[in-house]
Amino acid sequence: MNKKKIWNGNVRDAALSILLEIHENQAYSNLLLNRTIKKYNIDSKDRGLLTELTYGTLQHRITLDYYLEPFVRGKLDHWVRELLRLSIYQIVYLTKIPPHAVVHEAVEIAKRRGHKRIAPTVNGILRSVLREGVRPIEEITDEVERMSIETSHPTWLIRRWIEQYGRDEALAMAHENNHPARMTARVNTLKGNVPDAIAALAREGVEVKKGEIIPESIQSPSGSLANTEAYTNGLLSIQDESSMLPVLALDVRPDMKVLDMCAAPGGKTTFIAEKMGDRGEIYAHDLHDHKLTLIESNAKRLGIQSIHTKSGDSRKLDEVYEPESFDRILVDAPCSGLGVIRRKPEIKYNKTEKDIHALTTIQEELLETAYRLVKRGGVVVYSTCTVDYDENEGMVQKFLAKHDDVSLLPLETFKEIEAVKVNNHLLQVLPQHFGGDGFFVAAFEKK
Ligand SMILES: C[S@@+](CC[C@H](N)C(=O)[O-])C[C@H]1O[C@@H](n2cnc3c(N)ncnc32)[C@H](O)[C@@H]1O
Repeated sequence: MNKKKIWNGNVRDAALSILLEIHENQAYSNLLLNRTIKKYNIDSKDRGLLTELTYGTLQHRITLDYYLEPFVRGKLDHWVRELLRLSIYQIVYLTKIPPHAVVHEAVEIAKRRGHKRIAPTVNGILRSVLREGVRPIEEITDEVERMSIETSHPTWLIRRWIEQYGRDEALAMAHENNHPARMTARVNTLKGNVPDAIAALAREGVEVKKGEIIPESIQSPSGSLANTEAYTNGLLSIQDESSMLPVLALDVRPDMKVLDMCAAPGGKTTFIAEKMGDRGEIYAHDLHDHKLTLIESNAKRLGIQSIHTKSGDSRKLDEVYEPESFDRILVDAPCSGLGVIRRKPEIKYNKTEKDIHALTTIQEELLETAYRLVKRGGVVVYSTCTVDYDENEGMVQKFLAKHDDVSLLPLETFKEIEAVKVNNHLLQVLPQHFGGDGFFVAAFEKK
Protein backbone atom coordinates (compact mmCIF):
# COMPACT_ATOMS: atom_id res chain seq x y z
CA MET A 1 0.00 0.00 0.00
CA ASN A 2 1.23 3.48 -0.83
CA LYS A 3 2.18 5.82 1.99
CA LYS A 4 -0.03 8.88 1.75
CA LYS A 5 -1.13 11.78 3.88
CA ILE A 6 -3.98 10.95 6.25
CA TRP A 7 -6.53 13.55 5.07
CA ASN A 8 -7.62 13.93 1.44
CA GLY A 9 -11.16 15.13 2.21
CA ASN A 10 -12.55 11.58 2.39
CA VAL A 11 -13.59 10.60 5.93
CA ARG A 12 -13.54 6.81 5.40
CA ASP A 13 -10.14 6.94 3.76
CA ALA A 14 -8.81 9.00 6.67
CA ALA A 15 -10.31 6.60 9.24
CA LEU A 16 -8.58 3.73 7.42
CA SER A 17 -5.23 5.55 7.45
CA ILE A 18 -5.53 6.22 11.19
CA LEU A 19 -6.44 2.58 11.91
CA LEU A 20 -3.44 1.40 9.88
CA GLU A 21 -1.12 3.82 11.66
CA ILE A 22 -2.35 2.56 15.06
CA HIS A 23 -1.62 -1.00 13.96
CA GLU A 24 1.69 -0.42 12.18
CA ASN A 25 3.33 2.17 14.43
CA GLN A 26 1.62 1.47 17.75
CA ALA A 27 0.22 5.03 17.62
CA TYR A 28 -2.21 6.07 20.38
CA SER A 29 -5.70 6.38 18.88
CA ASN A 30 -6.75 9.46 20.87
CA LEU A 31 -3.54 11.40 20.15
CA LEU A 32 -3.46 10.52 16.46
CA LEU A 33 -7.11 11.38 15.95
CA ASN A 34 -6.77 14.74 17.74
CA ARG A 35 -3.58 15.55 15.86
CA THR A 36 -5.21 14.74 12.51
CA ILE A 37 -8.30 16.86 13.25
CA LYS A 38 -6.14 19.80 14.31
CA LYS A 39 -3.55 19.53 11.51
CA TYR A 40 -6.12 19.43 8.69
CA ASN A 41 -8.66 21.67 10.45
CA ILE A 42 -11.39 19.11 9.80
CA ASP A 43 -14.88 20.62 10.18
CA SER A 44 -17.25 19.50 12.92
CA LYS A 45 -19.47 17.28 10.73
CA ASP A 46 -16.56 15.29 9.32
CA ARG A 47 -14.86 15.30 12.72
CA GLY A 48 -17.83 13.50 14.31
CA LEU A 49 -17.97 10.82 11.61
CA LEU A 50 -14.19 10.35 11.57
CA THR A 51 -14.16 9.85 15.35
CA GLU A 52 -17.11 7.45 15.21
CA LEU A 53 -15.60 5.35 12.41
CA THR A 54 -12.12 5.17 13.88
CA TYR A 55 -13.16 4.41 17.45
CA GLY A 56 -16.07 2.18 16.45
CA THR A 57 -13.95 -0.03 14.18
CA LEU A 58 -11.16 -0.24 16.74
CA GLN A 59 -13.47 -0.88 19.69
CA HIS A 60 -15.34 -3.71 17.93
CA ARG A 61 -12.37 -5.33 16.16
CA ILE A 62 -12.82 -8.86 17.58
CA THR A 63 -16.58 -8.80 16.92
CA LEU A 64 -16.02 -7.54 13.37
CA ASP A 65 -13.48 -10.29 12.66
CA TYR A 66 -16.02 -12.86 13.89
CA TYR A 67 -18.55 -11.44 11.44
CA LEU A 68 -16.01 -11.30 8.60
CA GLU A 69 -14.45 -14.73 9.04
CA PRO A 70 -17.04 -16.92 7.15
CA PHE A 71 -16.77 -14.71 4.05
CA VAL A 72 -13.00 -14.78 3.65
CA ARG A 73 -11.22 -17.30 1.40
CA GLY A 74 -7.44 -17.28 1.73
CA LYS A 75 -5.20 -14.62 3.21
CA LEU A 76 -6.00 -10.92 3.24
CA ASP A 77 -3.45 -8.09 3.32
CA HIS A 78 -3.73 -6.25 6.61
CA TRP A 79 -5.03 -3.02 5.02
CA VAL A 80 -7.75 -4.93 3.14
CA ARG A 81 -8.89 -6.61 6.37
CA GLU A 82 -8.98 -3.20 8.08
CA LEU A 83 -11.04 -1.75 5.20
CA LEU A 84 -13.49 -4.65 5.51
CA ARG A 85 -13.75 -4.18 9.29
CA LEU A 86 -14.43 -0.48 8.75
CA SER A 87 -17.15 -1.30 6.23
CA ILE A 88 -18.82 -4.04 8.27
CA TYR A 89 -18.78 -1.70 11.27
CA GLN A 90 -20.87 0.79 9.28
CA ILE A 91 -23.21 -1.90 7.95
CA VAL A 92 -23.88 -3.46 11.37
CA TYR A 93 -23.66 -0.55 13.80
CA LEU A 94 -24.48 2.65 11.88
CA THR A 95 -28.06 2.49 10.74
CA LYS A 96 -28.05 5.94 9.09
CA ILE A 97 -25.56 5.03 6.36
CA PRO A 98 -27.14 3.09 3.45
CA PRO A 99 -25.29 -0.26 3.14
CA HIS A 100 -24.88 0.03 -0.63
CA ALA A 101 -23.14 3.37 -0.18
CA VAL A 102 -20.74 1.69 2.28
CA VAL A 103 -19.88 -0.99 -0.29
CA HIS A 104 -19.43 1.57 -3.07
CA GLU A 105 -17.06 3.70 -0.93
CA ALA A 106 -15.05 0.63 0.12
CA VAL A 107 -14.61 -0.47 -3.50
CA GLU A 108 -13.44 3.03 -4.50
CA ILE A 109 -10.90 3.04 -1.65
CA ALA A 110 -9.71 -0.43 -2.66
CA LYS A 111 -9.24 0.75 -6.27
CA ARG A 112 -7.22 3.77 -5.14
CA ARG A 113 -5.05 1.88 -2.67
CA GLY A 114 -4.49 -1.58 -4.11
CA HIS A 115 -3.83 -3.53 -7.29
CA LYS A 116 -6.76 -4.27 -9.57
CA ARG A 117 -7.76 -7.67 -8.19
CA ILE A 118 -8.46 -6.21 -4.69
CA ALA A 119 -11.55 -4.13 -5.53
CA PRO A 120 -13.63 -7.10 -6.83
CA THR A 121 -12.62 -9.12 -3.72
CA VAL A 122 -13.79 -6.32 -1.41
CA ASN A 123 -16.97 -5.93 -3.46
CA GLY A 124 -17.68 -9.69 -3.38
CA ILE A 125 -17.15 -10.06 0.38
CA LEU A 126 -19.25 -7.04 1.32
CA ARG A 127 -22.09 -7.98 -1.05
CA SER A 128 -22.14 -11.47 0.52
CA VAL A 129 -22.32 -9.86 3.98
CA LEU A 130 -25.31 -7.79 2.82
CA ARG A 131 -27.02 -10.79 1.22
CA GLU A 132 -26.44 -13.38 3.96
CA GLY A 133 -26.21 -11.19 7.09
CA VAL A 134 -23.71 -11.72 9.91
CA ARG A 135 -23.76 -14.83 12.11
CA PRO A 136 -25.32 -14.55 15.58
CA ILE A 137 -23.04 -14.34 18.60
CA GLU A 138 -25.55 -16.14 20.84
CA GLU A 139 -24.69 -19.44 19.16
CA ILE A 140 -21.23 -19.46 20.81
CA THR A 141 -21.57 -21.96 23.65
CA ASP A 142 -18.43 -21.17 25.68
CA GLU A 143 -19.32 -18.24 27.96
CA VAL A 144 -15.89 -16.59 28.06
CA GLU A 145 -15.54 -16.80 24.32
CA ARG A 146 -19.04 -15.42 23.81
CA MET A 147 -18.35 -12.48 26.13
CA SER A 148 -15.03 -11.92 24.38
CA ILE A 149 -16.62 -11.76 20.92
CA GLU A 150 -19.71 -9.87 22.05
CA THR A 151 -17.69 -7.10 23.71
CA SER A 152 -14.48 -7.36 21.66
CA HIS A 153 -12.07 -8.00 24.55
CA PRO A 154 -9.46 -10.80 24.48
CA THR A 155 -10.43 -13.99 26.32
CA TRP A 156 -7.54 -13.74 28.83
CA LEU A 157 -8.83 -10.33 29.96
CA ILE A 158 -12.45 -11.46 30.24
CA ARG A 159 -11.34 -14.49 32.24
CA ARG A 160 -9.22 -12.31 34.55
CA TRP A 161 -12.06 -9.84 35.14
CA ILE A 162 -14.56 -12.63 35.86
CA GLU A 163 -12.11 -14.01 38.46
CA GLN A 164 -11.55 -10.57 40.00
CA TYR A 165 -15.01 -8.97 39.78
CA GLY A 166 -17.51 -11.72 38.95
CA ARG A 167 -19.34 -12.28 35.68
CA ASP A 168 -21.82 -9.39 35.85
CA GLU A 169 -19.30 -6.63 36.67
CA ALA A 170 -16.88 -8.04 34.07
CA LEU A 171 -19.54 -7.95 31.37
CA ALA A 172 -20.77 -4.49 32.38
CA MET A 173 -17.19 -3.17 32.29
CA ALA A 174 -16.47 -4.70 28.88
CA HIS A 175 -19.66 -3.20 27.43
CA GLU A 176 -18.98 0.21 29.00
CA ASN A 177 -15.54 0.23 27.38
CA ASN A 178 -17.22 0.40 23.96
CA HIS A 179 -18.97 3.69 24.75
CA PRO A 180 -17.39 7.10 24.14
CA ALA A 181 -15.53 8.56 27.11
CA ARG A 182 -16.83 11.78 28.63
CA MET A 183 -15.05 15.10 28.11
CA THR A 184 -14.41 16.69 31.49
CA ALA A 185 -12.20 19.49 32.72
CA ARG A 186 -10.98 20.88 36.02
CA VAL A 187 -11.43 24.54 36.82
CA ASN A 188 -8.25 26.28 37.97
CA THR A 189 -9.32 27.70 41.34
CA LEU A 190 -6.32 30.06 41.27
CA LYS A 191 -8.11 31.90 38.44
CA GLY A 192 -11.83 31.37 39.05
CA ASN A 193 -14.56 28.99 40.11
CA VAL A 194 -16.98 26.64 38.34
CA PRO A 195 -19.69 29.29 37.65
CA ASP A 196 -16.95 31.59 36.24
CA ALA A 197 -15.80 28.83 33.88
CA ILE A 198 -19.34 27.94 32.80
CA ALA A 199 -20.00 31.64 32.05
CA ALA A 200 -16.67 32.12 30.20
CA LEU A 201 -17.35 29.09 28.00
CA ALA A 202 -20.95 30.20 27.36
CA ARG A 203 -19.56 33.50 26.04
CA GLU A 204 -17.53 31.40 23.58
CA GLY A 205 -20.69 29.50 22.60
CA VAL A 206 -19.68 26.28 24.43
CA GLU A 207 -22.33 24.72 26.68
CA VAL A 208 -20.95 22.87 29.71
CA LYS A 209 -22.38 21.74 33.04
CA LYS A 210 -21.06 20.98 36.50
CA GLY A 211 -19.22 17.67 36.80
CA GLU A 212 -20.66 14.51 38.29
CA ILE A 213 -18.69 14.13 41.52
CA ILE A 214 -15.76 16.53 41.88
CA PRO A 215 -16.59 20.11 42.96
CA GLU A 216 -13.91 21.64 40.69
CA SER A 217 -15.02 19.75 37.56
CA ILE A 218 -17.16 20.57 34.53
CA GLN A 219 -18.48 18.32 31.75
CA SER A 220 -18.80 19.13 28.08
CA PRO A 221 -21.45 17.07 26.27
CA SER A 222 -20.50 18.63 22.92
CA GLY A 223 -16.88 17.52 22.88
CA SER A 224 -13.42 19.04 23.14
CA LEU A 225 -12.60 22.03 25.34
CA ALA A 226 -8.94 22.13 24.36
CA ASN A 227 -9.52 24.67 21.58
CA THR A 228 -11.33 27.20 23.77
CA GLU A 229 -9.97 30.52 25.01
CA ALA A 230 -10.86 29.52 28.57
CA TYR A 231 -8.38 26.65 28.18
CA THR A 232 -5.68 28.78 26.52
CA ASN A 233 -6.04 31.40 29.28
CA GLY A 234 -5.45 28.82 31.98
CA LEU A 235 -8.93 28.61 33.47
CA LEU A 236 -9.17 24.89 32.64
CA SER A 237 -7.24 21.63 32.55
CA ILE A 238 -8.60 18.68 30.59
CA GLN A 239 -8.89 15.87 33.12
CA ASP A 240 -11.24 13.01 33.87
CA GLU A 241 -12.99 13.21 37.24
CA SER A 242 -11.57 9.86 38.38
CA SER A 243 -8.12 11.25 37.74
CA MET A 244 -8.80 14.06 40.24
CA LEU A 245 -9.53 11.60 43.07
CA PRO A 246 -5.89 10.80 44.02
CA VAL A 247 -5.25 14.49 44.66
CA LEU A 248 -8.26 14.74 46.97
CA ALA A 249 -6.91 11.70 48.83
CA LEU A 250 -3.52 13.41 49.22
CA ASP A 251 -5.21 16.06 51.40
CA VAL A 252 -2.58 18.78 50.82
CA ARG A 253 -2.39 22.13 52.57
CA PRO A 254 -0.47 25.33 51.74
CA ASP A 255 3.26 25.35 52.57
CA MET A 256 3.67 21.58 52.50
CA LYS A 257 6.60 19.88 50.77
CA VAL A 258 5.15 17.48 48.20
CA LEU A 259 6.73 14.94 45.85
CA ASP A 260 4.98 13.72 42.69
CA MET A 261 7.06 10.73 41.58
CA CYS A 262 5.39 10.00 38.20
CA ALA A 263 4.20 13.42 37.19
CA ALA A 264 4.04 13.90 33.40
CA PRO A 265 2.03 15.43 31.78
CA GLY A 266 1.26 17.11 35.09
CA GLY A 267 -2.52 16.72 35.39
CA LYS A 268 -2.28 15.83 39.06
CA THR A 269 0.78 17.98 39.88
CA THR A 270 -1.02 21.12 38.76
CA PHE A 271 -4.16 20.15 40.70
CA ILE A 272 -1.97 19.70 43.81
CA ALA A 273 -0.59 23.23 43.27
CA GLU A 274 -4.11 24.64 42.85
CA LYS A 275 -5.24 22.90 46.05
CA MET A 276 -2.25 24.44 47.88
CA GLY A 277 -3.03 27.92 46.59
CA ASP A 278 0.32 27.74 44.74
CA ARG A 279 2.05 28.06 48.12
CA GLY A 280 4.58 25.43 49.07
CA GLU A 281 7.15 23.26 47.29
CA ILE A 282 6.11 20.65 44.75
CA TYR A 283 8.77 18.43 43.18
CA ALA A 284 7.54 16.80 39.97
CA HIS A 285 9.59 13.92 38.59
CA ASP A 286 9.25 11.77 35.50
CA LEU A 287 11.44 9.18 33.85
CA HIS A 288 11.30 10.89 30.47
CA ASP A 289 13.06 14.21 30.08
CA HIS A 290 10.98 15.24 27.04
CA LYS A 291 7.76 14.89 29.05
CA LEU A 292 8.86 17.52 31.58
CA THR A 293 8.10 20.31 29.09
CA LEU A 294 4.45 19.17 29.20
CA ILE A 295 4.34 19.74 32.97
CA GLU A 296 6.17 23.06 32.62
CA SER A 297 3.95 24.40 29.83
CA ASN A 298 0.80 23.33 31.71
CA ALA A 299 2.04 25.06 34.87
CA LYS A 300 2.85 28.22 32.88
CA ARG A 301 -0.56 28.28 31.18
CA LEU A 302 -2.26 27.86 34.58
CA GLY A 303 -0.11 30.58 36.21
CA ILE A 304 1.52 28.16 38.70
CA GLN A 305 4.98 28.83 40.16
CA SER A 306 5.40 26.29 42.96
CA ILE A 307 6.31 23.27 40.75
CA HIS A 308 9.93 22.19 40.20
CA THR A 309 10.50 19.51 37.54
CA LYS A 310 13.28 16.94 37.22
CA SER A 311 13.80 13.84 35.07
CA GLY A 312 15.16 10.44 36.08
CA ASP A 313 14.13 7.12 37.52
CA SER A 314 12.06 7.88 40.61
CA ARG A 315 12.97 4.52 42.11
CA LYS A 316 16.36 6.11 42.82
CA LEU A 317 15.08 9.34 44.35
CA ASP A 318 16.62 8.58 47.71
CA GLU A 319 19.93 9.46 46.03
CA VAL A 320 18.47 12.96 45.47
CA TYR A 321 16.47 13.73 48.63
CA GLU A 322 17.02 13.24 52.37
CA PRO A 323 15.08 10.35 53.94
CA GLU A 324 11.74 11.25 55.51
CA SER A 325 11.72 14.75 53.99
CA PHE A 326 8.25 15.03 52.37
CA ASP A 327 4.84 15.75 53.91
CA ARG A 328 3.00 14.17 51.00
CA ILE A 329 4.05 11.84 48.17
CA LEU A 330 1.98 10.86 45.15
CA VAL A 331 2.85 7.64 43.31
CA ASP A 332 0.58 7.81 40.24
CA ALA A 333 2.26 4.73 38.90
CA PRO A 334 2.86 3.56 35.33
CA CYS A 335 0.23 0.85 34.86
CA SER A 336 -1.56 -1.36 32.33
CA GLY A 337 -4.18 1.38 31.69
CA LEU A 338 -7.09 -1.07 31.66
CA GLY A 339 -9.32 1.62 33.17
CA VAL A 340 -9.01 3.90 30.14
CA ILE A 341 -9.86 1.48 27.33
CA ARG A 342 -12.69 3.81 26.23
CA ARG A 343 -10.09 6.46 25.37
CA LYS A 344 -7.47 4.09 23.95
CA PRO A 345 -9.21 0.89 22.74
CA GLU A 346 -5.91 -0.47 21.39
CA ILE A 347 -4.87 -1.14 25.02
CA LYS A 348 -7.15 -4.19 25.21
CA TYR A 349 -5.48 -5.78 22.19
CA ASN A 350 -1.87 -4.83 22.98
CA LYS A 351 -1.50 -5.53 26.71
CA THR A 352 -0.65 -9.01 27.99
CA GLU A 353 -0.56 -10.68 31.40
CA LYS A 354 3.23 -10.59 31.14
CA ASP A 355 3.09 -6.77 30.87
CA ILE A 356 1.01 -6.61 34.04
CA HIS A 357 3.54 -8.72 35.87
CA ALA A 358 6.46 -6.53 34.74
CA LEU A 359 4.61 -3.38 35.83
CA THR A 360 3.99 -4.69 39.34
CA THR A 361 7.76 -4.89 39.89
CA ILE A 362 8.20 -1.20 39.00
CA GLN A 363 5.15 -0.19 41.04
CA GLU A 364 6.47 -2.02 44.09
CA GLU A 365 9.89 -0.37 43.80
CA LEU A 366 8.34 3.10 43.40
CA LEU A 367 6.26 2.56 46.54
CA GLU A 368 9.31 1.42 48.50
CA THR A 369 11.15 4.63 47.58
CA ALA A 370 8.10 6.67 48.61
CA TYR A 371 8.11 4.86 51.96
CA ARG A 372 11.71 5.93 52.61
CA LEU A 373 11.12 9.54 51.58
CA VAL A 374 7.89 10.33 53.42
CA LYS A 375 8.03 11.89 56.90
CA ARG A 376 6.58 10.10 59.90
CA GLY A 377 2.98 11.32 60.11
CA GLY A 378 3.15 12.03 56.36
CA VAL A 379 0.93 10.53 53.65
CA VAL A 380 1.69 8.50 50.51
CA VAL A 381 -1.06 8.13 47.91
CA TYR A 382 -0.78 5.26 45.44
CA SER A 383 -2.98 5.45 42.32
CA THR A 384 -3.35 3.81 38.92
CA CYS A 385 -5.70 4.14 35.96
CA THR A 386 -6.18 0.40 35.85
CA VAL A 387 -8.69 -2.12 37.17
CA ASP A 388 -6.33 -5.03 37.82
CA TYR A 389 -6.11 -6.65 41.27
CA ASP A 390 -2.35 -7.35 41.12
CA GLU A 391 -1.51 -3.73 40.33
CA ASN A 392 -4.03 -2.33 42.82
CA GLU A 393 -5.26 -4.10 45.94
CA GLY A 394 -2.62 -6.82 45.58
CA MET A 395 0.10 -4.14 45.52
CA VAL A 396 -1.33 -2.49 48.65
CA GLN A 397 -1.43 -5.80 50.54
CA LYS A 398 2.21 -6.52 49.64
CA PHE A 399 3.25 -3.05 50.79
CA LEU A 400 1.39 -3.31 54.10
CA ALA A 401 2.85 -6.76 54.76
CA LYS A 402 6.37 -5.31 54.48
CA HIS A 403 5.90 -2.30 56.78
CA ASP A 404 4.25 -2.55 60.17
CA ASP A 405 4.59 1.22 60.70
CA VAL A 406 2.31 1.94 57.73
CA SER A 407 -1.49 1.97 57.84
CA LEU A 408 -4.23 2.64 55.33
CA LEU A 409 -6.11 5.92 55.73
CA PRO A 410 -9.91 5.70 55.48
CA LEU A 411 -10.16 8.20 52.56
CA GLU A 412 -12.36 10.57 54.56
CA THR A 413 -12.54 13.07 51.67
CA PHE A 414 -14.56 10.58 49.62
CA LYS A 415 -17.26 10.08 52.26
CA GLU A 416 -19.22 13.04 50.90
CA ILE A 417 -19.13 11.74 47.34
CA GLU A 418 -22.10 9.44 47.10
CA ALA A 419 -21.16 7.79 43.82
CA VAL A 420 -17.76 6.77 45.17
CA LYS A 421 -17.72 3.50 47.09
CA VAL A 422 -14.69 3.06 49.31
CA ASN A 423 -14.21 -0.56 50.33
CA ASN A 424 -11.85 -1.46 53.21
CA HIS A 425 -10.17 1.97 52.82
CA LEU A 426 -9.47 1.26 49.14
CA LEU A 427 -11.11 2.93 46.18
CA GLN A 428 -11.55 0.96 42.97
CA VAL A 429 -13.59 2.90 40.43
CA LEU A 430 -14.86 0.89 37.47
CA PRO A 431 -15.87 2.75 34.28
CA GLN A 432 -19.52 1.77 34.74
CA HIS A 433 -19.74 3.30 38.26
CA PHE A 434 -20.33 6.97 37.51
CA GLY A 435 -19.02 7.35 33.98
CA GLY A 436 -15.46 8.28 34.94
CA ASP A 437 -12.34 6.31 33.98
CA GLY A 438 -11.42 3.13 35.84
CA PHE A 439 -9.10 4.22 38.65
CA PHE A 440 -7.58 2.98 41.90
CA VAL A 441 -6.61 5.03 44.96
CA ALA A 442 -5.11 4.09 48.32
CA ALA A 443 -3.64 6.45 50.94
CA PHE A 444 -1.04 5.34 53.52
CA GLU A 445 0.19 7.02 56.64
CA LYS A 446 3.67 6.32 57.95
CA LYS A 447 3.35 6.29 61.72
C1 LIG B 1 0.15 7.40 34.86
S1 LIG B 1 1.37 8.37 34.14
C2 LIG B 1 1.36 9.80 35.16
C3 LIG B 1 0.25 10.76 34.88
C4 LIG B 1 0.38 12.04 35.69
N1 LIG B 1 0.50 11.78 37.10
C5 LIG B 1 -0.78 12.97 35.45
O1 LIG B 1 -1.73 12.97 36.23
O2 LIG B 1 -0.72 13.73 34.47
C6 LIG B 1 2.81 7.57 34.67
C7 LIG B 1 4.09 8.32 34.37
O3 LIG B 1 5.16 7.62 35.00
C8 LIG B 1 6.32 7.80 34.25
N2 LIG B 1 7.29 6.77 34.70
C9 LIG B 1 7.36 5.47 34.33
N3 LIG B 1 8.35 4.85 35.00
C10 LIG B 1 8.91 5.78 35.81
C11 LIG B 1 10.00 5.76 36.73
N4 LIG B 1 10.70 4.65 36.97
N5 LIG B 1 10.33 6.92 37.35
C12 LIG B 1 9.63 8.05 37.11
N6 LIG B 1 8.60 8.12 36.26
C13 LIG B 1 8.24 7.00 35.62
C14 LIG B 1 5.84 7.74 32.83
O4 LIG B 1 6.74 8.41 31.98
C15 LIG B 1 4.46 8.42 32.90
O5 LIG B 1 4.57 9.76 32.52
